[in-house]
Amino acid sequence: MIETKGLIKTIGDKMILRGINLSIEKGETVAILGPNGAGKSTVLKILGGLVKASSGEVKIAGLDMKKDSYDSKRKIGFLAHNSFLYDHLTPLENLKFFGKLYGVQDVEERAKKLIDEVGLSFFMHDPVRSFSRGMIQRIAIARAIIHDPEILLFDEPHTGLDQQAIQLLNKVILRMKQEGATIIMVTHDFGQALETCDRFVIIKNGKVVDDLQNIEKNLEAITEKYMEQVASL
Ligand SMILES: Nc1ncnc2c1ncn2[C@@H]1O[C@H](COP(=O)(O)OP(=O)(O)OP(=O)(O)O)[C@@H](O)[C@H]1O
Repeated sequence: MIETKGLIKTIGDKMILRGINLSIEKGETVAILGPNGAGKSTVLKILGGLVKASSGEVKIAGLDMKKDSYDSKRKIGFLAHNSFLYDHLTPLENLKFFGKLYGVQDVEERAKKLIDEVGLSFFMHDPVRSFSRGMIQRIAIARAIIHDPEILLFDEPHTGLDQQAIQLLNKVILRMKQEGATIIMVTHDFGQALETCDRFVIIKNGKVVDDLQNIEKNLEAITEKYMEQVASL
């Protein structure tokens, strides 16, 4: 479903990614972990088409990200640090706007269903600018999945959420996982990664240094190995 070969990213004379090779199958749920500045968000942004790699290949569902940028981006839902929401619009207006961009059918009905799923029905008609950070994050989650994407890219999705919202987000992620979505999540939260992901990719200094699969079956060994990794970071 997602394939990268030799991804390199340089900015100025700084080498941020040093040859990232990843192969992710349809339906996999992958957490990308690693220390600050390792290059995790940069990998995600390249997969989402927000940033261009300096060299290397990205294939999304067999499509070349460089040549078929529009079609590959439509398959993706991206939850970034920036919510991409319009401040002066309400959650309903925002979701309808993004839904229409993606050609979503019955957009109003879908938008209302998602607003309900993220627990903000009561605030559906209030402008987003009056919202707390956690509320904005909830609507940003709904925005990221308005077009029912096959691939979800989440950059630290749990940051800024209260316990209730974290549970709600995990429920959304697990629902999408059950429906067959492929999910990649950059996170610093090992516990939250365990709740939703089956595979952990560890990135350090612009390189994949470990790729831990079948988390559930090998939980003890992987937790121990992860702790060793963290200790050495
Ligand atoms: N636009 C940019 N210009 C210059 N340097 C950048 C830019 N974007 C990222 N970097 C640098 O690239 C490195 C990797 O950044 P990235 O955000 O991918 O790391 P990360 O692993 O997601 O870190 P964190 O866990 O702190 O979010 C960092 O040293 C960062 O300062």
